[in-house]
Amino acid sequence: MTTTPTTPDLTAPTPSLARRLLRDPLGAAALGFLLLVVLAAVFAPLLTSHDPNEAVLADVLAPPGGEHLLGADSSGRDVWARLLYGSRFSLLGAALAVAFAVTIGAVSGLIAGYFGKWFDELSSWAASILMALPAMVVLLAARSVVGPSAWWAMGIFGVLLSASVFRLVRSTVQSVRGELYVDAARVSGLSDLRIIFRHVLRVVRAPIIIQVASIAAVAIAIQAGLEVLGLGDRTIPTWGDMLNDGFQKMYLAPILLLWPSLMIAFVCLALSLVANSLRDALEGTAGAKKARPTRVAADFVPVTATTTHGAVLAADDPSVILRVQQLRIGYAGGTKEVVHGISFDVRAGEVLGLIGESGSGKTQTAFGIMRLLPEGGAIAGGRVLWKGTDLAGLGDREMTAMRGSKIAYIPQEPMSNLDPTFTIGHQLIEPMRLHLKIGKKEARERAVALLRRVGIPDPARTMRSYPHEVSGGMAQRVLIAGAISCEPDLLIADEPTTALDVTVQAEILELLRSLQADLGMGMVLVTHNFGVVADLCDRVAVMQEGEIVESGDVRQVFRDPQHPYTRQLFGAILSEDGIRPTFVARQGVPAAQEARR
Ligand SMILES: Nc1ncnc2c1ncn2[C@@H]1O[C@H](COP(=O)(O)OP(=O)(O)OP(=O)(O)O)[C@@H](O)[C@H]1O
Repeated sequence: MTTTPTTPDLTAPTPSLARRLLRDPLGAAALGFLLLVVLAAVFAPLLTSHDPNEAVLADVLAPPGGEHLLGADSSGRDVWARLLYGSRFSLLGAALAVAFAVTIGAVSGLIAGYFGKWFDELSSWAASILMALPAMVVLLAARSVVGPSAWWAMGIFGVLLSASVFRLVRSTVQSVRGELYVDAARVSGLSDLRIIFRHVLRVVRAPIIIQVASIAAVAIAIQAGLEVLGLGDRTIPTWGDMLNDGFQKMYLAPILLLWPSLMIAFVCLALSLVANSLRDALEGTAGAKKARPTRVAADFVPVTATTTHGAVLAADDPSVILRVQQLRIGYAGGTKEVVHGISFDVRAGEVLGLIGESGSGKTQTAFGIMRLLPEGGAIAGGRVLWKGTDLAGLGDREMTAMRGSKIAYIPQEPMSNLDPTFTIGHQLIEPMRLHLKIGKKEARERAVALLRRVGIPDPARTMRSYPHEVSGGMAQRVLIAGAISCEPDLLIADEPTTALDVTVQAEILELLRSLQADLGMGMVLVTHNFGVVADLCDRVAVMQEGEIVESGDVRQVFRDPQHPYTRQLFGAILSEDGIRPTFVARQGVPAAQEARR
């Protein structure tokens, strides 16, 4: 099965966030209304000449019209003035509750979701307690301690609501933390802080926006509820206090209930509508449609070879850049071992093929080298030496700097390893600026040149594209460009063609081969296809069930495979119809390797 590359029209410019927001008529109307309310609150003194607290006995319960636009309340205070000044407190009170809830909830949720461990347990426990507390009872208890201060009430309410923000953010971050593009960002050497700000925050912002709107609406309602119960601060005009007055004079002047009720209802509704359309507008940026290539079996791809053939390494060879010694990788506290003491070397400019069937431990080995094992995984024994330095001895910061700049990685699935919320240009530029300490302009020029080098026909356009706007083959080219962007000494390519269709596989392998030859990088090529090993590799290590069962010079292993499993892998290629006639004809010597000699 093959994948049809998608070629959407990229010429149409992406509209700005404000434009997308205004495209939704309901959202635009709601935003306009909220802006009017805010402006009315700010410019209240210009919109009325009445003091909202001035009581005029002669005007008690005066009907709308005349001197009082909306009438006067039971104390003879101007309703229009109280409505205007009341919006100040209602909005500021809601903002205070939102600020507390979001600051505490989002920050702790981010840390707990991303880093987990003891902080996650502690904060989840605290959030459960906060959620179990009845908000109204807590507010009443707080009032008896701090008095009828509405500001205190809103602050405390914000703290109580922070638990729901915490839970939302924590679960969203946990789900995005496992995404391949977050792993890819880690592999490219970005620090956790940068990943959180650049990749994770963009995903959690939409749910946070919706949550902010509902917190603000609930805060306005709770605040009004406290005032209606007569538990608020009577010295400041509020919509709740107006409601309280309205309830008391419900039979004499029911219209007094109307104005604050309408304001509360419309503001809450507008908040929700604006949040919805803002969320939709932001999601639009993310490019919701992700075109994933179909996963197909890797196949033999005949390409012409140019790499020089490597010899078997001596134990103290100074040209060795990576030495893996007796590496063991385990899960579940070491009870499940998936790599059982493997050893191999990679020399500068050499291509090592790591071959084996699915589940033999190839990817775990690659992750172990980069110290990026999934949660629960750990190096249970052995050493990974980089130019003589044990990588286990490096601090997190040094290891982060190492990834991307010295050791780069190309993943199996290109689409999942690109962040759908950023343009391709952005994702290429960022690691270069970080590792090469160059300016944006220079990084952009380098990125365009790199895209051209990896065979992208219109680099400028691709720079502006989002991942869903390019085909699987192009996405893999982009990742290759990113991997070589900081001129690494070693490139680990983990089945880089598995997710691509056969014709694209050939092009990508050809590209990798020519890049490796041009840049003189060492390369570990993870594959389950001996044809690929024959075409690209100088040496090969055959993995079975977490062990290397045979390794050596590719020609030697092809001519005279020693282990039954290696012969079995050969058998798998040779039995494939129409594949590799030249390979068969030369008594098991790969055609490409022959061509090199
Ligand atoms: N997160 C994990 N927890 C526990 N075991 C795991 C985990 N990830 C992988 N493994 C186990 O490690 C072993 C090796 O997996 P690995 O992904 O390295 O295989 P592979 O040779 O790369 O296969 P493939 O070609 O399918 O990617 C498998 O048995 C797998 O079940």
